[in-house]
Amino acid sequence: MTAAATGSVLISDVRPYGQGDPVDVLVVDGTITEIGAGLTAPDGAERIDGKGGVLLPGFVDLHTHLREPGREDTETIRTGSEAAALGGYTAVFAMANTNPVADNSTVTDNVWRTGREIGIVDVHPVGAVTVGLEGKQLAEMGMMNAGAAGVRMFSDDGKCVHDPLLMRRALEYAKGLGVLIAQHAEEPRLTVGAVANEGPTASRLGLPGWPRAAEESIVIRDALLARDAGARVHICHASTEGTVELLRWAKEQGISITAEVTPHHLLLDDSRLETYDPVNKVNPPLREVRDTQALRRALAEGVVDCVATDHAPHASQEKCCEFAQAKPGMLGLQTALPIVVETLVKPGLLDWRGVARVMSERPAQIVELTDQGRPIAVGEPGNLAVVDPDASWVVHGDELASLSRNTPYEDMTMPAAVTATVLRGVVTTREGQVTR
Ligand SMILES: NC(=O)N[C@@H](CC(=O)O)C(=O)O
Ligand SMILES: [Zn+2]
Repeated sequence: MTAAATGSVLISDVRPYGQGDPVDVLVVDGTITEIGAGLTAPDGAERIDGKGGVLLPGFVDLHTHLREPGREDTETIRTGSEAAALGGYTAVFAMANTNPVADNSTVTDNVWRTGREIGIVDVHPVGAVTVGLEGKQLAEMGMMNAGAAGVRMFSDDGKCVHDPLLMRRALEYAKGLGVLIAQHAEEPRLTVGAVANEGPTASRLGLPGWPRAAEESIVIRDALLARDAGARVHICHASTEGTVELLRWAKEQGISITAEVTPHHLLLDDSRLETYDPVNKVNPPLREVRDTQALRRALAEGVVDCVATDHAPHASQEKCCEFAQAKPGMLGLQTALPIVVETLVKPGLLDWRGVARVMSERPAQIVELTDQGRPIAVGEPGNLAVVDPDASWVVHGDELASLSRNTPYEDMTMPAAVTATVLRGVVTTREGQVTR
């Protein structure tokens, strides 16, 4: 097991959570040791000039696809880590739909070790719930949890755990282990051939529709299964207004259910499909304006807990064919914070404390990480992101760190930029460049 690197850094002229007068924050050997005005850096410490920007806890992404092992032409643990760090992330959860599938501790421990050696973001492998993501037989969750990676989240994401009895068993098993099951909520018998939100846009464009009920029927089923098992369940990429209402109901009942929303489901709607550009194809599909609005409000209220990117790199040849044939998924790590600013901070739905909550604190709590998503305070780990709230920049896929180019935000102007990221006191990015 490689030990996690720590470092020392003086971050000057920053406003924690965007509040109060600018201060300096000193991190020594990975831990915040001082916060105040006019601090001096010890010998050998790195320095970051925050230029009056906002200081936030490093972000935690519960839903990243890194494509290693198996599709290293589209993303590797290294390039995905770089994209994450540039986006302000200090921890990511790498989904299990790799090749081979991360359904055993050999794969999950390898992902974890590789991430650790690269050392610019904590890469936590997500284990598969079922062997080969086939939905037939439970994977060895206990072995993956007991391995070096200490896998704490399990998901067949990309596919739904469809069999209700198997899902029930998975929740019971997970409860015993103290780990989390994250569900890609999609009733597959309702989405055969589906590529776009079922609604007026899909009808007009002649695209087969993906009904809301495909998501919502699994959300309510799994809420009830979690209730009966006394287990926790997490809903991946919530995308509909109805899902929000079901989550609200389930939480009111005291059911241990949490949910994430992606930046693209906060910002984009199915009017983007008019061009038939497959870059806009994603699972679940882009919905309608009423859904984006409901999801924004739900995130602000805490009914939806957190933002997760569902960063899903794909090769250009898999994204340039006909809409129906293209692979679903889009890049997300480097554009997440600006989209949260655009959809929630600018309209006044969230302040910077709220951003820290949905990007860092809640996701860390959901997976019970004790070293991430912590307050910016003396004695806490130095996992931090510095944000220039007034920056504006234009997205160009070929300038992103990802090996793939499938960003739906090409040529879009983004508000706010991550200007530096710090992992345990080690500066991992500054001014848009990876420093390690
Ligand atoms: N979201 C997507 O459209 N695609 C994801 C799988 C997933 O998150 O469901 C992928 O792995 O490409
Ligand atoms: Zn999914």
